[in-house]
Amino acid sequence: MLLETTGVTVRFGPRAGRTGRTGRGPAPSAALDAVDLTVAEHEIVCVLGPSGSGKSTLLRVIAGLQRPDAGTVRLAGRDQAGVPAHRRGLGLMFQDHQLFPHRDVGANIAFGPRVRGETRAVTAARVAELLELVGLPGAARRPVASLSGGEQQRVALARALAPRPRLLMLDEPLGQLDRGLRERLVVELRQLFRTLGTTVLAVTHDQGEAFALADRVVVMDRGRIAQSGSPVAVWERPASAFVARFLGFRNVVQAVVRDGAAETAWGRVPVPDGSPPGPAQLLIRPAGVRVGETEHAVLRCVVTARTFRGDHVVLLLTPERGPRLEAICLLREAPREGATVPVGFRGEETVLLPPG
Ligand SMILES: Nc1ncnc2c1ncn2[C@@H]1O[C@H](COP(=O)(O)OP(=O)(O)OP(=O)(O)O)[C@@H](O)[C@H]1O
Repeated sequence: MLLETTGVTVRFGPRAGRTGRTGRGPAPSAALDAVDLTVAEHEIVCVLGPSGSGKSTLLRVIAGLQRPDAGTVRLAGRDQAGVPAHRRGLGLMFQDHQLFPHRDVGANIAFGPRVRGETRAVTAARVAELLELVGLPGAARRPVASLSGGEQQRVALARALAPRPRLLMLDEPLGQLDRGLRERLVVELRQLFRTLGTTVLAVTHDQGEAFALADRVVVMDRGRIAQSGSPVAVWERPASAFVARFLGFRNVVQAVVRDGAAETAWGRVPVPDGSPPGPAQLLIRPAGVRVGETEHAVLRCVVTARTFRGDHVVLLLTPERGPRLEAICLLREAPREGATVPVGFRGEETVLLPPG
Protein backbone atom coordinates (compact mmCIF):
# COMPACT_ATOMS: atom_id res chain seq x y z
CA MET A 1 0.00 0.00 0.00
CA LEU A 2 1.50 3.34 -0.97
CA LEU A 3 -0.47 5.41 1.53
CA GLU A 4 -2.11 4.22 4.70
CA THR A 5 -3.62 6.45 7.39
CA THR A 6 -4.77 4.84 10.62
CA GLY A 7 -6.99 6.55 13.18
CA VAL A 8 -6.03 10.04 12.01
CA THR A 9 -7.74 12.57 14.26
CA VAL A 10 -7.49 16.36 14.26
CA ARG A 11 -9.30 18.70 16.64
CA PHE A 12 -9.25 22.46 16.26
CA GLY A 13 -10.26 25.23 18.61
CA PRO A 14 -11.11 25.63 22.28
CA ARG A 15 -12.56 22.14 22.68
CA ALA A 16 -9.32 20.51 21.53
CA GLY A 17 -8.35 17.70 23.87
CA ARG A 18 -11.92 17.00 24.97
CA THR A 19 -13.31 13.76 23.68
CA GLY A 20 -16.95 14.78 24.16
CA ARG A 21 -18.24 11.81 22.16
CA THR A 22 -21.85 10.85 22.35
CA GLY A 23 -21.26 7.62 20.47
CA ARG A 24 -23.35 8.93 17.56
CA GLY A 25 -20.93 11.33 15.96
CA PRO A 26 -17.72 13.25 16.40
CA ALA A 27 -17.44 16.06 18.90
CA PRO A 28 -18.16 19.35 17.11
CA SER A 29 -14.48 20.23 17.09
CA ALA A 30 -13.25 17.04 15.38
CA ALA A 31 -12.16 18.07 11.90
CA LEU A 32 -11.01 14.48 11.40
CA ASP A 33 -12.24 11.62 13.55
CA ALA A 34 -10.21 8.38 13.39
CA VAL A 35 -9.82 8.32 9.60
CA ASP A 36 -8.49 5.11 8.04
CA LEU A 37 -7.65 5.62 4.38
CA THR A 38 -5.54 3.62 1.95
CA VAL A 39 -4.31 4.42 -1.54
CA ALA A 40 -2.67 1.67 -3.59
CA GLU A 41 0.14 2.21 -6.06
CA HIS A 42 -1.23 3.65 -9.37
CA GLU A 43 -4.68 4.18 -7.86
CA ILE A 44 -6.66 7.42 -8.32
CA VAL A 45 -8.69 8.15 -5.21
CA CYS A 46 -11.01 11.15 -4.85
CA VAL A 47 -12.13 12.35 -1.46
CA LEU A 48 -15.52 13.94 -1.76
CA GLY A 49 -17.67 15.74 0.77
CA PRO A 50 -19.49 18.95 1.63
CA SER A 51 -17.69 22.06 2.81
CA GLY A 52 -16.18 21.55 6.25
CA SER A 53 -16.23 17.75 6.14
CA GLY A 54 -12.45 17.60 6.65
CA LYS A 55 -11.13 16.97 3.13
CA SER A 56 -8.42 19.65 3.12
CA THR A 57 -7.39 18.83 6.66
CA LEU A 58 -6.87 15.20 5.64
CA LEU A 59 -4.65 16.26 2.72
CA ARG A 60 -2.70 18.59 4.97
CA VAL A 61 -2.06 15.85 7.51
CA ILE A 62 -0.83 13.47 4.80
CA ALA A 63 1.33 16.23 3.30
CA GLY A 64 2.92 16.95 6.69
CA LEU A 65 1.46 20.47 6.88
CA GLN A 66 -0.80 19.66 9.84
CA ARG A 67 0.14 17.50 12.81
CA PRO A 68 -2.58 14.99 13.75
CA ASP A 69 -3.71 14.79 17.39
CA ALA A 70 -3.79 11.02 17.02
CA GLY A 71 -3.17 8.38 14.38
CA THR A 72 -0.43 7.57 11.91
CA VAL A 73 0.35 8.29 8.27
CA ARG A 74 2.44 5.67 6.46
CA LEU A 75 3.96 6.09 3.02
CA ALA A 76 5.26 2.89 1.45
CA GLY A 77 5.05 1.33 4.91
CA ARG A 78 7.09 4.04 6.65
CA ASP A 79 5.59 6.05 9.51
CA GLN A 80 5.83 9.73 8.56
CA ALA A 81 5.71 11.13 12.11
CA GLY A 82 8.49 13.70 12.29
CA VAL A 83 9.18 13.62 8.53
CA PRO A 84 8.87 17.22 7.24
CA ALA A 85 6.61 18.00 4.29
CA HIS A 86 9.43 18.50 1.77
CA ARG A 87 10.91 15.07 2.54
CA ARG A 88 7.73 13.08 1.99
CA GLY A 89 8.14 12.82 -1.78
CA LEU A 90 4.67 14.21 -2.50
CA GLY A 91 3.45 16.49 -5.27
CA LEU A 92 0.95 19.08 -4.11
CA MET A 93 -1.42 21.11 -6.20
CA PHE A 94 -3.70 23.30 -4.19
CA GLN A 95 -6.77 25.32 -5.07
CA ASP A 96 -5.15 28.62 -5.91
CA HIS A 97 -2.39 27.09 -8.14
CA GLN A 98 0.25 29.09 -6.24
CA LEU A 99 2.34 29.72 -9.35
CA PHE A 100 5.15 32.25 -8.99
CA PRO A 101 3.58 35.19 -10.87
CA HIS A 102 6.82 36.93 -11.81
CA ARG A 103 8.55 33.88 -13.29
CA ASP A 104 7.83 32.38 -16.66
CA VAL A 105 6.19 29.00 -17.20
CA GLY A 106 9.49 27.13 -17.53
CA ALA A 107 10.91 28.57 -14.30
CA ASN A 108 7.74 27.59 -12.45
CA ILE A 109 7.96 23.99 -13.60
CA ALA A 110 11.74 23.84 -13.07
CA PHE A 111 11.42 24.81 -9.42
CA GLY A 112 11.09 21.30 -7.94
CA PRO A 113 13.82 19.61 -10.00
CA ARG A 114 16.21 22.54 -9.37
CA VAL A 115 15.61 22.36 -5.60
CA ARG A 116 16.43 18.65 -5.80
CA GLY A 117 19.73 19.53 -7.42
CA GLU A 118 19.06 18.44 -11.02
CA THR A 119 21.33 20.00 -13.65
CA ARG A 120 20.06 22.76 -15.94
CA ALA A 121 20.09 20.45 -18.94
CA VAL A 122 18.14 17.66 -17.23
CA THR A 123 15.67 20.20 -15.86
CA ALA A 124 15.15 21.85 -19.27
CA ALA A 125 14.42 18.47 -20.84
CA ARG A 126 11.97 17.64 -18.05
CA VAL A 127 10.20 21.01 -18.49
CA ALA A 128 9.82 20.43 -22.23
CA GLU A 129 8.54 16.88 -21.66
CA LEU A 130 5.97 18.02 -19.10
CA LEU A 131 4.73 20.91 -21.22
CA GLU A 132 4.17 18.40 -24.01
CA LEU A 133 2.29 16.12 -21.62
CA VAL A 134 -0.06 18.80 -20.33
CA GLY A 135 -0.78 20.10 -23.81
CA LEU A 136 1.27 23.33 -23.76
CA PRO A 137 4.28 22.50 -25.95
CA GLY A 138 6.77 25.33 -26.37
CA ALA A 139 5.19 27.52 -23.66
CA ALA A 140 8.28 27.62 -21.40
CA ARG A 141 9.09 31.31 -22.01
CA ARG A 142 5.55 32.61 -21.64
CA PRO A 143 4.87 34.84 -18.63
CA VAL A 144 2.48 33.21 -16.16
CA ALA A 145 0.29 36.32 -16.20
CA SER A 146 -0.41 35.83 -19.92
CA LEU A 147 -2.05 32.43 -19.39
CA SER A 148 -5.76 31.67 -19.19
CA GLY A 149 -7.15 29.98 -16.06
CA GLY A 150 -7.10 26.57 -17.73
CA GLU A 151 -3.52 27.03 -18.94
CA GLN A 152 -2.40 28.07 -15.46
CA GLN A 153 -4.02 24.91 -14.13
CA ARG A 154 -1.98 22.83 -16.58
CA VAL A 155 1.23 24.59 -15.58
CA ALA A 156 0.45 24.01 -11.91
CA LEU A 157 -0.05 20.33 -12.70
CA ALA A 158 3.21 20.15 -14.64
CA ARG A 159 4.98 21.80 -11.73
CA ALA A 160 3.53 19.29 -9.25
CA LEU A 161 4.57 16.37 -11.51
CA ALA A 162 8.07 17.71 -12.25
CA PRO A 163 9.92 16.13 -9.29
CA ARG A 164 8.27 12.73 -10.06
CA PRO A 165 6.35 12.53 -6.77
CA ARG A 166 5.39 9.08 -5.52
CA LEU A 167 1.95 10.46 -4.62
CA LEU A 168 0.28 13.43 -6.29
CA MET A 169 -2.18 15.28 -4.08
CA LEU A 170 -4.70 17.65 -5.63
CA ASP A 171 -6.99 19.97 -3.65
CA GLU A 172 -9.96 21.08 -5.79
CA PRO A 173 -7.74 20.81 -8.88
CA LEU A 174 -10.31 22.29 -11.24
CA GLY A 175 -12.25 24.33 -8.71
CA GLN A 176 -12.05 27.75 -10.32
CA LEU A 177 -12.61 26.81 -13.93
CA ASP A 178 -15.90 26.98 -15.78
CA ARG A 179 -17.91 23.81 -16.21
CA GLY A 180 -17.11 23.10 -19.87
CA LEU A 181 -13.37 23.38 -19.34
CA ARG A 182 -13.54 21.29 -16.16
CA GLU A 183 -15.35 18.49 -17.95
CA ARG A 184 -12.70 18.43 -20.69
CA LEU A 185 -9.74 18.71 -18.36
CA VAL A 186 -10.95 15.97 -16.05
CA VAL A 187 -10.95 13.49 -18.93
CA GLU A 188 -7.46 14.63 -19.96
CA LEU A 189 -6.21 14.35 -16.40
CA ARG A 190 -7.45 10.80 -16.03
CA GLN A 191 -5.76 9.80 -19.30
CA LEU A 192 -2.55 11.53 -18.27
CA PHE A 193 -2.43 9.83 -14.86
CA ARG A 194 -3.16 6.46 -16.48
CA THR A 195 -0.33 6.94 -18.99
CA LEU A 196 2.15 8.01 -16.33
CA GLY A 197 0.95 5.46 -13.75
CA THR A 198 0.67 8.32 -11.24
CA THR A 199 -0.82 7.57 -7.84
CA VAL A 200 -3.30 10.34 -7.04
CA LEU A 201 -5.22 11.49 -4.01
CA ALA A 202 -7.58 14.31 -4.98
CA VAL A 203 -10.07 16.28 -2.95
CA THR A 204 -13.17 17.88 -4.39
CA HIS A 205 -16.68 18.89 -3.40
CA ASP A 206 -17.85 18.32 -6.99
CA GLN A 207 -19.21 14.81 -7.36
CA GLY A 208 -19.19 14.92 -11.15
CA GLU A 209 -15.47 15.65 -11.10
CA ALA A 210 -14.75 12.92 -8.55
CA PHE A 211 -16.79 10.31 -10.43
CA ALA A 212 -15.10 11.13 -13.74
CA LEU A 213 -11.57 11.10 -12.33
CA ALA A 214 -11.46 8.40 -9.70
CA ASP A 215 -10.94 4.66 -9.55
CA ARG A 216 -12.37 4.95 -6.05
CA VAL A 217 -14.31 7.68 -4.29
CA VAL A 218 -14.28 8.28 -0.55
CA VAL A 219 -17.25 10.28 0.77
CA MET A 220 -16.63 12.24 3.97
CA ASP A 221 -19.18 13.46 6.49
CA ARG A 222 -18.12 15.59 9.47
CA GLY A 223 -14.61 14.24 9.75
CA ARG A 224 -15.46 10.61 9.11
CA ILE A 225 -15.52 8.36 6.07
CA ALA A 226 -19.17 7.76 5.20
CA GLN A 227 -18.48 5.45 2.24
CA SER A 228 -15.61 4.23 0.08
CA GLY A 229 -16.01 2.37 -3.20
CA SER A 230 -15.84 2.51 -6.98
CA PRO A 231 -17.86 5.36 -8.53
CA VAL A 232 -20.40 2.86 -9.88
CA ALA A 233 -20.78 1.06 -6.54
CA VAL A 234 -21.27 4.28 -4.60
CA TRP A 235 -23.73 5.62 -7.16
CA GLU A 236 -25.73 2.40 -7.27
CA ARG A 237 -25.67 1.65 -3.58
CA PRO A 238 -25.21 4.73 -1.42
CA ALA A 239 -24.45 3.49 2.10
CA SER A 240 -26.57 6.03 3.96
CA ALA A 241 -29.16 8.75 3.59
CA PHE A 242 -26.35 11.30 3.94
CA VAL A 243 -24.44 9.86 0.96
CA ALA A 244 -27.63 9.56 -1.11
CA ARG A 245 -28.56 13.20 -0.47
CA PHE A 246 -24.99 14.36 -1.07
CA LEU A 247 -25.07 12.65 -4.46
CA GLY A 248 -28.12 14.75 -5.25
CA PHE A 249 -30.89 12.21 -4.70
CA ARG A 250 -33.92 13.91 -3.31
CA ASN A 251 -36.37 11.06 -2.78
CA VAL A 252 -35.25 9.73 0.61
CA VAL A 253 -37.94 8.89 3.15
CA GLN A 254 -38.51 6.98 6.40
CA ALA A 255 -39.88 3.50 5.77
CA VAL A 256 -40.89 0.23 7.39
CA VAL A 257 -40.36 -2.89 5.27
CA ARG A 258 -43.15 -5.44 5.58
CA ASP A 259 -44.27 -8.22 3.22
CA GLY A 260 -41.98 -7.27 0.32
CA ALA A 261 -42.81 -3.57 0.26
CA ALA A 262 -41.82 -0.44 2.14
CA GLU A 263 -44.53 1.52 3.90
CA THR A 264 -43.74 5.21 3.46
CA ALA A 265 -45.44 8.59 3.60
CA TRP A 266 -46.01 8.14 -0.16
CA GLY A 267 -47.73 4.76 0.26
CA ARG A 268 -46.48 1.21 -0.30
CA VAL A 269 -43.33 1.11 -2.45
CA PRO A 270 -42.04 -2.20 -3.84
CA VAL A 271 -38.47 -3.04 -2.71
CA PRO A 272 -35.87 -5.49 -4.09
CA ASP A 273 -36.46 -9.19 -3.32
CA GLY A 274 -34.96 -10.38 -0.05
CA SER A 275 -35.02 -6.94 1.60
CA PRO A 276 -34.96 -7.47 5.38
CA PRO A 277 -38.13 -6.43 7.22
CA GLY A 278 -38.10 -3.59 9.76
CA PRO A 279 -37.43 0.14 9.93
CA ALA A 280 -35.22 1.71 7.25
CA GLN A 281 -34.88 4.73 5.04
CA LEU A 282 -35.74 4.36 1.41
CA LEU A 283 -34.17 5.97 -1.63
CA ILE A 284 -36.25 6.02 -4.80
CA ARG A 285 -34.23 7.10 -7.83
CA PRO A 286 -36.04 9.61 -10.05
CA ALA A 287 -36.28 6.90 -12.74
CA GLY A 288 -38.23 4.76 -10.25
CA VAL A 289 -41.09 7.26 -10.02
CA ARG A 290 -43.68 6.27 -12.64
CA VAL A 291 -45.64 9.30 -13.67
CA GLY A 292 -49.06 9.10 -15.31
CA GLU A 293 -49.40 5.32 -15.09
CA THR A 294 -52.74 4.56 -13.59
CA GLU A 295 -52.32 0.80 -13.19
CA HIS A 296 -49.61 0.93 -10.47
CA ALA A 297 -50.49 4.32 -9.04
CA VAL A 298 -50.53 4.71 -5.25
CA LEU A 299 -50.49 8.48 -5.04
CA ARG A 300 -51.68 11.64 -6.78
CA CYS A 301 -49.24 14.52 -7.30
CA VAL A 302 -49.31 18.03 -8.69
CA VAL A 303 -46.48 18.88 -11.10
CA THR A 304 -44.80 21.83 -9.36
CA ALA A 305 -41.88 22.36 -11.75
CA ARG A 306 -40.50 21.01 -15.01
CA THR A 307 -36.81 21.37 -15.86
CA PHE A 308 -35.73 20.71 -19.41
CA ARG A 309 -32.53 18.61 -19.59
CA GLY A 310 -32.08 17.91 -23.28
CA ASP A 311 -33.52 14.48 -23.98
CA HIS A 312 -35.51 14.29 -20.74
CA VAL A 313 -37.40 16.43 -18.28
CA VAL A 314 -36.97 16.54 -14.50
CA LEU A 315 -40.27 16.92 -12.68
CA LEU A 316 -40.74 18.23 -9.16
CA LEU A 317 -43.93 16.72 -7.80
CA THR A 318 -45.97 17.80 -4.77
CA PRO A 319 -47.81 14.70 -3.52
CA GLU A 320 -51.13 14.65 -1.68
CA ARG A 321 -49.11 13.31 1.31
CA GLY A 322 -45.39 13.09 2.14
CA PRO A 323 -42.43 15.20 0.99
CA ARG A 324 -41.89 16.39 -2.57
CA LEU A 325 -40.71 13.90 -5.16
CA GLU A 326 -38.37 14.15 -8.11
CA ALA A 327 -39.07 12.20 -11.27
CA ILE A 328 -37.65 12.05 -14.78
CA CYS A 329 -39.53 11.37 -17.97
CA LEU A 330 -39.18 11.74 -21.70
CA LEU A 331 -39.88 15.18 -23.06
CA ARG A 332 -42.80 14.00 -25.20
CA GLU A 333 -44.39 12.23 -22.21
CA ALA A 334 -43.88 15.01 -19.67
CA PRO A 335 -47.06 16.39 -18.11
CA ARG A 336 -47.65 20.15 -17.91
CA GLU A 337 -46.79 22.24 -14.88
CA GLY A 338 -49.86 22.40 -12.63
CA ALA A 339 -51.28 19.08 -13.89
CA THR A 340 -52.41 16.45 -11.38
CA VAL A 341 -50.94 13.04 -12.20
CA PRO A 342 -51.16 9.51 -10.79
CA VAL A 343 -47.77 8.24 -9.52
CA GLY A 344 -46.48 4.73 -8.79
CA PHE A 345 -43.05 3.29 -8.01
CA ARG A 346 -40.65 0.78 -9.55
CA GLY A 347 -38.96 -1.57 -7.06
CA GLU A 348 -35.77 -1.99 -9.13
CA GLU A 349 -34.99 1.70 -8.68
CA THR A 350 -35.19 1.68 -4.90
CA VAL A 351 -32.34 1.29 -2.40
CA LEU A 352 -32.85 0.52 1.29
CA LEU A 353 -30.67 2.63 3.57
CA PRO A 354 -29.99 2.25 7.29
CA PRO A 355 -32.73 3.74 9.55
CA GLY A 356 -32.17 7.42 10.43
N1 LIG B 1 -6.84 26.12 11.04
C1 LIG B 1 -8.06 25.83 11.50
N2 LIG B 1 -8.47 26.26 12.70
C2 LIG B 1 -9.70 25.96 13.18
N3 LIG B 1 -10.60 25.19 12.52
C3 LIG B 1 -10.25 24.73 11.32
C4 LIG B 1 -8.97 25.01 10.74
N4 LIG B 1 -8.92 24.40 9.53
C5 LIG B 1 -10.10 23.78 9.35
N5 LIG B 1 -10.90 23.96 10.44
C6 LIG B 1 -12.23 23.39 10.63
O1 LIG B 1 -12.15 21.99 10.43
C7 LIG B 1 -13.27 21.51 9.70
C8 LIG B 1 -12.82 20.82 8.41
O2 LIG B 1 -12.25 21.79 7.55
P1 LIG B 1 -11.64 21.43 6.12
O3 LIG B 1 -11.07 22.69 5.56
O4 LIG B 1 -10.74 20.27 6.27
O5 LIG B 1 -12.95 21.01 5.33
P2 LIG B 1 -13.15 20.81 3.77
O6 LIG B 1 -13.99 19.59 3.65
O7 LIG B 1 -11.84 20.82 3.09
O8 LIG B 1 -14.00 22.08 3.39
P3 LIG B 1 -13.99 22.97 2.02
O9 LIG B 1 -14.59 22.10 0.96
O10 LIG B 1 -14.86 24.12 2.39
O11 LIG B 1 -12.56 23.34 1.76
C9 LIG B 1 -14.16 22.70 9.46
O12 LIG B 1 -15.14 22.72 10.47
C10 LIG B 1 -13.22 23.87 9.59
O13 LIG B 1 -13.92 25.02 10.04
